[in-house]
Amino acid sequence: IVTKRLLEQSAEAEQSFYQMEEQRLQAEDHRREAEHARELHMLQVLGQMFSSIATRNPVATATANTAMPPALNTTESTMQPGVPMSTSGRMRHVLERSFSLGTAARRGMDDILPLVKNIVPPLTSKKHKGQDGRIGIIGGCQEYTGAPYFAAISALKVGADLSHVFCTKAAATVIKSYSPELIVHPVLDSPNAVEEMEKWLPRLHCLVVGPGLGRDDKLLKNAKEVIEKSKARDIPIVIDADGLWLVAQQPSVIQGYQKGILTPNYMEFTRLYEAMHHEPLDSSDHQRSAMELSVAMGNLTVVLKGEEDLITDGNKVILCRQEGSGRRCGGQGDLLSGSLGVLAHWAYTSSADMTKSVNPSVVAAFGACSLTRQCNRQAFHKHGRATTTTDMIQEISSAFKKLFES
Ligand SMILES: NC(=O)C1=CN([C@@H]2O[C@H](COP(=O)(O)OP(=O)(O)OC[C@H]3O[C@@H](n4cnc5c(N)ncnc54)[C@H](O)[C@@H]3O)[C@@H](O)[C@H]2O)[C@@H](O)CC1
Ligand SMILES: Nc1ncnc2c1ncn2[C@@H]1O[C@H](COP(=O)(O)OP(=O)(O)OP(=O)(O)O)[C@@H](O)[C@H]1O
Repeated sequence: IVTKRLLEQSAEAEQSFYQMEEQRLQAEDHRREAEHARELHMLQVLGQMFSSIATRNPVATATANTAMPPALNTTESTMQPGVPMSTSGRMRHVLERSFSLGTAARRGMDDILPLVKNIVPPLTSKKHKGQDGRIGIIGGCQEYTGAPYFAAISALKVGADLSHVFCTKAAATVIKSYSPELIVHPVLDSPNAVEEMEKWLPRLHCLVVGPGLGRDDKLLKNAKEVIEKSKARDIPIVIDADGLWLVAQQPSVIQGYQKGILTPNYMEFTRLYEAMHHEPLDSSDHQRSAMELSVAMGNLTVVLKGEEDLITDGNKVILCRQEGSGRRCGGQGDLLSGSLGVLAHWAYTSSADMTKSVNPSVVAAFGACSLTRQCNRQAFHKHGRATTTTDMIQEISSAFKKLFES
């Protein structure tokens, strides 16, 4: 009886710890939003000062116009979420982003990139560990230990404060040995896996499901249940790799969840499309197919990776054509999904002013695609054909600065 009472007391103490922790996190989020708003105000004041100086100087005016982009066209579709449709007869918005060094690059600065810059949180001495993001990766099994590592370390290097990996017991020691910076939980195949993972959810800002998850039914079932619990907490959920295999089998796991982001490569996309539409994919029009998939999934954001990355929430399509290289090695998609986890958290905790009311998932996805491709480009410049994902991860710092902090 004494042991039982002790156990009950410890469960109550744990419960109240999580409640307090959650309240504290919410307060932090509010503080950060207010900080962002103050910064925006200062920037606006500076902008006004700059343009009043510029009006008196025509040369400066021209510069100011290229530096201060016009608002994006965010025309909304009249389609209802969750209703499959044909895109014919519907106005499609295609915003193109080109980073080649010609005049097109300047034009590209007018669209999503400034919004990505806006969501990057300032580094100040007022913050404590955890405020810039605690990201959870669900994946890592006997066969695949690299993928969850790549995703988790990328999240840290992009700027998350803490990166957790929830993997199988066999994968855990291996992943820990790659990096002391990751927090690794060997729980994904444990008998009480869902409870083990659920207790961490109040501390996580975003979940990335799939890198190195494998296709074992038990692991997929556990991942599915954690996705359900995370939806109830309203956190962004990025689904990649084998997580997309799960979605193709059971779309309802994420269908209609507005903070869900799918990041398929072409094969994964084909599987998802055919599962949703019960007909072969028409490979002649990727933009249309991606929009159709997004709408069928309830206007989730879909990132179709390839020669150009295609990002859509079913309302419009944005292309990321950041120059990469011809080198394709395993793990590049994991860099993307880990980075996207952090950026999605930042985008969803930024005010609507910061994202100019553009879908935060789309802003985050554009940031992650641009960053991955820029890392690929820089790594290829140094290592050529020998470029690996590890080389790309080493470029995250300078690629991030170049794209989002200059
Ligand atoms: N080091 C690691 O641990 C790595 C593990 N990975 C994991 O491996 C698991 C399986 O991932 P896969 O990507 O192999 O998935 P699949 O087993 O579905 O294989 C997809 C296949 O499609 C091919 N493909 C990709 N893009 C294509 C295109 N545009 N046209 C034609 N074929 C195309 C690929 O070569 C691959 O053979 C996932 O859990 C993933 O996370 C990968 O992330 C790679 C790195
Ligand atoms: N042909 C291409 N040209 C330039 N960049 C590309 C090309 N194909 C893919 N990429 C870029 O590589 C990154 C990863 O895409 P990829 O298709 O390799 O994902 P993946 O197959 O899911 O990766 P992983 O090996 O991690 O599972 C994306 O940022 C994408 O933009």
